[in-house]
Amino acid sequence: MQTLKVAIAGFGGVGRATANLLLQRRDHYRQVYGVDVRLVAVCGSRAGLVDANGLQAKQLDDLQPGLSGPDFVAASGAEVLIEAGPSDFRSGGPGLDYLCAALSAGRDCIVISKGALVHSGPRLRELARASGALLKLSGAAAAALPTLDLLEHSLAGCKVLSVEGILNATTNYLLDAMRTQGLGFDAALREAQAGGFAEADTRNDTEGWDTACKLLLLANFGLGARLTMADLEVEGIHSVTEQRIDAWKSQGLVPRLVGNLSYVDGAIRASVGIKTYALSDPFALVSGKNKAIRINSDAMGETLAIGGGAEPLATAAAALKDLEHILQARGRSPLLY
Ligand SMILES: NC(=O)c1ccc[n+]([C@@H]2O[C@H](COP(=O)([O-])OP(=O)(O)OC[C@H]3O[C@@H](n4cnc5c(N)ncnc54)[C@H](O)[C@@H]3O)[C@@H](O)[C@H]2O)c1
Ligand SMILES: N[C@@H](CCO)C(=O)O
Repeated sequence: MQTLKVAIAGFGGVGRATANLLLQRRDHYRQVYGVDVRLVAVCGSRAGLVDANGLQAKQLDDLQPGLSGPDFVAASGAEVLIEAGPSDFRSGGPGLDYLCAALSAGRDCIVISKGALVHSGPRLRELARASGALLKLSGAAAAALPTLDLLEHSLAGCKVLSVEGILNATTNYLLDAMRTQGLGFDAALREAQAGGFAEADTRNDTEGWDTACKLLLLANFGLGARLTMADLEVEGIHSVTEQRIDAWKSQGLVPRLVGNLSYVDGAIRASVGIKTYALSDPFALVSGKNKAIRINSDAMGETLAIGGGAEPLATAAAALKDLEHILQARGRSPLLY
């Protein structure tokens, strides 16, 4: 049976969930694709594990010091890298070095962190094009909510006219908890942290940066734009007080933090800000940590998706959806269907 060797760099909540889900799905990959998918390496910032025959779940709690970094991944022989380190869009984060090394060497990459993609997207795309590697980023582009898949596959051939998205679980959770449970901002934020979906630096959520990063990825990777973060107008949710929530409630309005893409004179404009919706609007129904996207296109009209799942499993599943798309793009058609 053909083998496919996978490495995971970044071994926090999402990296571990992805490793465990991949190991649970090994029989599925064998039966559906006829491929023995092996997890051959994992690493955090200073420690890791490697085994060319495939790591087992019980080994994953015992990382060994020193086994980390892009060279470690290369030495493991992995053909696919899953990158799940911290997101830092200002510097590209540690993911940038891992991705540059892997893509230059022709390794297919599944990216879950947003930093490197936002900071150096065109460079990473060029490295992938030059080496023939595939670059997939569902986990970075709102994860359990399908976004790029809709643009790339479901709406292929249509001209997208606008995109509107609730793309950040944490801010949606906060606004919803403040409105429906009367919870204070800080208490709701603590719940989002406990749920494992808030960023390590929660200002990236509450100031709108995480929404902005995802919006930029949709524009650049889904619609062929070349935006940088400086092109986006970004507003967070710190200005939302109990009084504003009450005023909106009395008017039958529901606040959401929303990213918007539209075309002005043929150029894409992107912004992030608070919008209010009438109770009858589907965006008003996107509760808790759920997310949503509404795409308006010339030929298919309005397309709407709403979703989310328990984290970090849902993000792990989005990354492994990319893995199946890589298997298919590499000629492994599903055997069962
Ligand atoms: N948690 C979610 O719901 C969610 C959803 C979608 C995307 N993401 C993204 O996934 C990524 C991981 O999220 P998380 O919740 O697991 O965060 P986390 O902080 O738990 O994990 C990040 C891990 O990366 C490791 N790391 C730091 N520097 C490294 C280096 N140089 N080499 C290898 N590893 C390094 C850290 O030690 C840490 O264990 C983030 O970029 C986040 O934005 C998270
Ligand atoms: N912190 C993000 C998860 C990572 O994208 C969110 O709340 O949606």
